[in-house]
Amino acid sequence: MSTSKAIMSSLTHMRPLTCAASASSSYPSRLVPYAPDLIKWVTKEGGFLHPAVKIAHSHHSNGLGLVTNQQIPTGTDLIILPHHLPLSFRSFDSDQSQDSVDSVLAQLAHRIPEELWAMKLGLKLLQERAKVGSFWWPYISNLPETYSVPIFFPGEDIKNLQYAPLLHQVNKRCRFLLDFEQEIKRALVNLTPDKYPFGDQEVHASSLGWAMAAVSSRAFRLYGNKCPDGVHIEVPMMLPLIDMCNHSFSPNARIVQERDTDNMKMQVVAEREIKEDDPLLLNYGCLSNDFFLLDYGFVVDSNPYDHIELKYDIALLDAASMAAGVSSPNFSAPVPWQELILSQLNLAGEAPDLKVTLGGHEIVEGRLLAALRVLLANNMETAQNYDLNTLKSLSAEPPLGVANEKAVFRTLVALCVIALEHFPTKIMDDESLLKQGVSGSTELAIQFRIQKKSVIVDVMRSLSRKLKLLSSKETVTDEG
Ligand SMILES: C[S@@+](CC[C@H](N)C(=O)[O-])C[C@H]1O[C@@H](n2cnc3c(N)ncnc32)[C@H](O)[C@@H]1O
Repeated sequence: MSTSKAIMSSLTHMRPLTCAASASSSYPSRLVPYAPDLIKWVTKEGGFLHPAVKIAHSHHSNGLGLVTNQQIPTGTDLIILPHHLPLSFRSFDSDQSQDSVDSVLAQLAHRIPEELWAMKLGLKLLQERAKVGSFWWPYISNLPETYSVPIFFPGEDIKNLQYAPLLHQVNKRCRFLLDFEQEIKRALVNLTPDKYPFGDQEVHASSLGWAMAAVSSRAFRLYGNKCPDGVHIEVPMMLPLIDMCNHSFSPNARIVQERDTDNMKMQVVAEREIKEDDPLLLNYGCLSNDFFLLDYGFVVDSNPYDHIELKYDIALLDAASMAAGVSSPNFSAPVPWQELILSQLNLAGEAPDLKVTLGGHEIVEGRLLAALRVLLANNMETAQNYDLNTLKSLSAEPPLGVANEKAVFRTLVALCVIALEHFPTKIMDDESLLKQGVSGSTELAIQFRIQKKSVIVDVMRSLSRKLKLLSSKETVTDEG
């Protein structure tokens, strides 16, 4: 059984930390039907929501969002949260926690790798979810019951992603959740009930996955209270109501933190004028689609920060240069001065980093560009006279001459063709599958791979334009 299948089956088999959930009409798929009124709770606790802003179904996402029913000027306060409303893991971060239940959670949290930080806060969320009379219940009960992140995809849809680096991450997370379930069981087996951190409930990979997804898709990394040395450390926090804002790369609102007091409050202010019926949108970060899908369960079309990952691999470069008709490069046998530059680029040597990227703002990762320029150069003098930054920059004039630059771009275009051919389907096939109608997870997987292929197509277009420009420059020079 695949790891994701195991999580799915334990999800359908048993939802120990769930109140039997069925969708209410106004808050579909939230943790409980007819959950307490979130806005009333926040305002009762001393928070503020601009009177024109309401929670509503969002056209931006499948779920809910915040929408204003009147025009709001730039700089207006939209939401204010007093310091005690955010849910964070701060109290367990130090080993000084006196409470034995908290110290059990802190010990469990220490076993979570840093990159899965969402699971740490997830433990606290699960604890509060299981606690009868939790202060945060009005917030937690309004959280979505399910998440569209790929750890919950059926195995077939994980394969449907067609992109090895993401498959690797999803499998890693699934494996972690299954292992962590066992680790928690072992850690709790000899505890007396009063020390058990999740009430009388068992924790399974599915509930751990729910908590990790709830946190990764809703928490913001913000400054925590001041440490004794006066420095604020970054702390992931769940911000009730603020986390109802959906994402945009051109947001109309932003989070502001009052940093200089101990009772720090969180605020959302209008970044620009917001029109009637507009959703309130925050920027979740300049992330690739890998992170949007893994952490938030959605994919951004034409995401300017998306890229594809390739391995810097001699055989691949040989195949690309051959396909491009670029003659006799030194890929497999770089001469010493080329080897030296490759080591400086950390593409050769003792512990090289062979992951390189195409797409995003750089178009071609500087290290790959510099390596190709150097490996395709036949003039050691010129190549050695340039600093690494110039060799890595696509905006610079061709540092090693027009002929070298054209050979580099042709090789890169061929590399893109090879990368595209690695996908089992073409964009056209994917689009017609989407038109036929597929399940939600299949749709997300297909959207994701369409975007990855589009990144490659965009890189090819951009390099082809540059090639044309170089050829026209060459003609002008020849004629001159
Ligand atoms: C912080 S919550 C925002 C509130 C959420 N829509 C809800 O119903 O509770 C983040 C989640 O909203 C959805 N979301 C936010 N921005 C989105 C966007 N631009 N496109 C699609 N889904 C989005 C995703 O499901 C994401 O995991």
